[in-house]
Order: sequence, then C-alpha cells, then structure tokens
Amino acid sequence: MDHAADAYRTDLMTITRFVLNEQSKHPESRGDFTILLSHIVLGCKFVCSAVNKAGLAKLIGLAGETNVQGEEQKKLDVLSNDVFVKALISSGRTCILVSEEDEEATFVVASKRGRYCVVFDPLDGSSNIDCGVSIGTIFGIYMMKDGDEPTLNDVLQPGKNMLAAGYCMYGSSCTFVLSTGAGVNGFTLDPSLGEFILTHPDIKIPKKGKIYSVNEGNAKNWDAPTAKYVEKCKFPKDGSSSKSLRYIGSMVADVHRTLLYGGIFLYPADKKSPNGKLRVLYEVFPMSFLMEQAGGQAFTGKQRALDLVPKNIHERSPIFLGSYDDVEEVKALYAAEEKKE
Ligand SMILES: O=P(O)(O)OC[C@H]1O[C@](O)(COP(=O)(O)O)[C@@H](O)[C@@H]1O
Ligand SMILES: [Mg+2]
Ligand SMILES: [Mg+2]
Repeated sequence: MDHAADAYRTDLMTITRFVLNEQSKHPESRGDFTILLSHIVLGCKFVCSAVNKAGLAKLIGLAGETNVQGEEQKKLDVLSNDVFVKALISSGRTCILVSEEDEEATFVVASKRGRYCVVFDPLDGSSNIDCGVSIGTIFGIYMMKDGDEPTLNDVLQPGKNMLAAGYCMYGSSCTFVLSTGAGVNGFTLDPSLGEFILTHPDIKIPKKGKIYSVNEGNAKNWDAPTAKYVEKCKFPKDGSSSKSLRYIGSMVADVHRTLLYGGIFLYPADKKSPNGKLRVLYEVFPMSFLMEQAGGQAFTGKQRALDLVPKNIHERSPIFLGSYDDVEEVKALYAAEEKKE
C-alpha cells in the first residue's frame, strides 16, 4: 500500500477501539473504565504536546517549589500534575488520587466521585527534562474496596490488586503502554491523527537479555548481592558474554527498553538509601505489573514486588525487574546471602 493510501486507512486499531473491544468481552461493564482511560490518554496527549514545545514555551527549568520528597519541582512536573488531577477528577470515575507531586492523597468530592483509585507519577525522569531526553508518565489503577466512603486503605493495597497499569513515554515518539491484566500492549501516537495506534501488540519480554541498567555511581554503597550481580554482568564466569550497560535515568525510558529488548533494570537499596529511591505505589507497582504481564519478574531483594503492602503513599522500595532469567539470578544471590546470615 502506498503512503498516501496508508494515510486514509480506517482499519487502524486506535486505543479507544482497543479498549472498547476489551470492554465488549465483559457484558456487565458500564464503560466506566473506558471513560477513565480516555481521560488518562487525553492527559498524556496534553503533556506530550507541552513536552514537545517545552523549550519554546518557557516550560523548562524549576518551578521554585520542592515536593514532599524534598525534590525541586520542575515547571513541567507542576503542569503535568495539574493536567492529570483535572483530567482524572473530570472523568467522574475516580475517588482517590495519589500523585508523586502531592503530599496528601486527593479525595474527590462526592458529587464528582466514582470508584477508581489512580496512583501516578505525572512526570517521571524530571532530571532529563531540560536536556530533551525521554521522560514519561506512570499510572496504576485500583478499584475502591467495599464501602461507600473511600479511605487511604483503598490505595494502600498490594500491587497485585491493581486492575490496570501503564505508562506513556515522551521520547522520539510518544508511546503508551498498557496492561489491564491480560497481557501488555503498546500504542504510538500518530500526531497527524491525534490518536494512539496499536503498534506493539501483546508485548512479551525476552526470557533473558543482554543489557543491565543501573546507576553505577551508587556502587560503593551497594549491598553484597547487588554488587555481585553487577560484577557478574560485567565479568561472567560461566563463559557467557558480558552484558551491555544502558542507563537513561528516566525509569519510564529504562523500563521501556528493558521490556522491548530484555535484560534487567535495577534501583537497589544502598547504605545511604536503605529503601532505594523509587516509590512503591506509582513507580514500582505499575512497572512490576507490566513486567509480570509481559512474562518477566519484579523483585525487591526480599519478595515479589507486587506482594508488598505499602504503609504510606510515598513509601519507597528497592526494585529489580526485567527478563525472567535475569531476575532469577538476582533472587538466587539474595537467597544465598540470606543463608549465610
Ligand atoms: O538519578 P538517579 O538517582 O539515577 O535516579 C533516576 C531515577 O529517578 C527518577 O527520575 C525518579 O523519578 P521522578 O523524576 O519522577 O522523581 C526515575 O525516573 C529514575 O529511574
Ligand atoms: Mg518518577
Ligand atoms: Mg515524577
């Protein structure tokens, strides 16, 4: 098919069409999830457009505030948070929002309330904004537990209870990756149509990969199993090839590459940060959910990441996620260390 004809194809699987198809498999569904998702997708398109013109629209640089984690907020962090909070509330389908940028959870007023709880990192990879490197948005969705009034316990649930999770990467293209618990699918934004098109159906992570991804600048403070694992990646003793190191410093981009090419992404504990850096609810859980759905694994150094039960909304955890066999090696090193103790 030539390019001109291709431009007029109407059989493209847009994300809306895809989610409506999924919805039709559940005759009892009233379309609430589809509506919620369409608001998240709209938020991502908005942020994508802001990211693309950030340098021109004076959107780079600091906003002048620090968030609850003590991190300086960038203008795009603040703008993206506003976009998602408004998009999620106006969906009329949410009851609690947890954002990296807000100290407290937002409880939606009863008149605009639905039964979904959304946890999100509105802009991930903030340190990469000003140099134009890939950044993203991460989200996870829970259903409110029983009862009429939402409480914090509705979001302090293990990651395995999530109904859906995903991310949008603002990179050389804008890519939306989603799992509703039945595999992982990737969509690419066609800017001329303003629609996300299914480009990566049923993503499966390779069983073993050739890449490891970690901030090695923290190596002097790592625990023994992490140090041993990275040493093994570089100097394997079993005759296999060394792994290559790739580290972008935006979780969304590092995880996206890991998902497509295989390998492992780790943000381990270290002596200075015994719980690691990444936040359980809106970074570790959604990415772990996607990894498992794609056939990989996610491990904290102690347990399956999705079994964690967070005690507070901004809790952190070490994380090792990626190809099944690669994470299995990390698990074996932690098990051996535990035996010694
Ligand atoms: O600079 P470091 O310590 O390697 O940390 C990188 C990590 O920090 C993060 O940027 C934290 O996310 P935010 O930008 O949303 O705070 C992750 O995206 C990334 O994996
Ligand atoms: Mg982040
Ligand atoms: Mg962020």
